[in-house]
Amino acid sequence: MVVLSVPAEVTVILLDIEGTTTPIAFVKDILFPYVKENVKEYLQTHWGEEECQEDVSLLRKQAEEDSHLDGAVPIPAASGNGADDPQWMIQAVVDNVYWQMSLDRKTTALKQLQGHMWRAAFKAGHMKAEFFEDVVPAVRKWREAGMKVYVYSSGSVEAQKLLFGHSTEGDILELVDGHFDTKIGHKVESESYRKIASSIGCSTNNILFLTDVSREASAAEEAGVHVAVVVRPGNAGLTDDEKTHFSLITSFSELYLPSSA
Ligand SMILES: CSCCC(=O)C(=O)COP(=O)(O)O
Ligand SMILES: [Mg+2]
Repeated sequence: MVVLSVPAEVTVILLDIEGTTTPIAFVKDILFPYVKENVKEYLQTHWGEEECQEDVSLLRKQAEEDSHLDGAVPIPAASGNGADDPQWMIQAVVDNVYWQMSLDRKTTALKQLQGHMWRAAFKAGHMKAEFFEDVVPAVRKWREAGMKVYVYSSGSVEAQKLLFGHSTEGDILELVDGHFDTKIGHKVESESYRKIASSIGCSTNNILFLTDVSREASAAEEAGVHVAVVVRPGNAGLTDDEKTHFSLITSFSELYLPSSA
């Protein structure tokens, strides 16, 4: 078995979700289709609720920022006099969500709505999050060795907690010391990793970030974070340069913590 030694200065392990702890297929074949199939009905049912209107406002703001992009779908502003046809407005939001999802965009607005939609499905027991079998045993071992374990995903913090709280391994939320999402910044921007370190109260070189996406790994590395790229079944391939440049692991069990020897 390949073994990757974790540098002694590392005290925090920061985990990506999709393609790292969890199969991409779970996200692409279960989570995302659930949103596409149910978004219209969800908006029709919850339209009058404050949370839903906040989600729509955020999506509208994002749509304004996206207006210069090819194929962008606008969400008209509400007139405020109650004369708007909700069905017309709902269809604009649905079309915008479909457009964003067709590009796998990671905007906070889209992720917030998705998280709110998944909540009902997880809480009703209709969905359970999948984790690779090496994840839970390894995380337990790291924590026993004194490591802190955080999650950084484009999925909203609320959605992350749903996944860890309703998984095929049971409720494993207690294994995570904290969560970060795109509210702290995008995963391909190195400043996000500096902010995460400062929020945790450590230096960037105290963190080891595990991700499947080389652009995220590069951004973290630029901030001084240690990285390993996780190669899982179904993940996008890496270029030869990426394979040479990054430390690669195919299972969390390949990480060796000197402190746990
Ligand atoms: C709570 S994760 C849901 C999956 C998701 O929406 C997503 O965008 C995954 O992104 P990641 O940063 O975990 O690769
Ligand atoms: Mg990922």
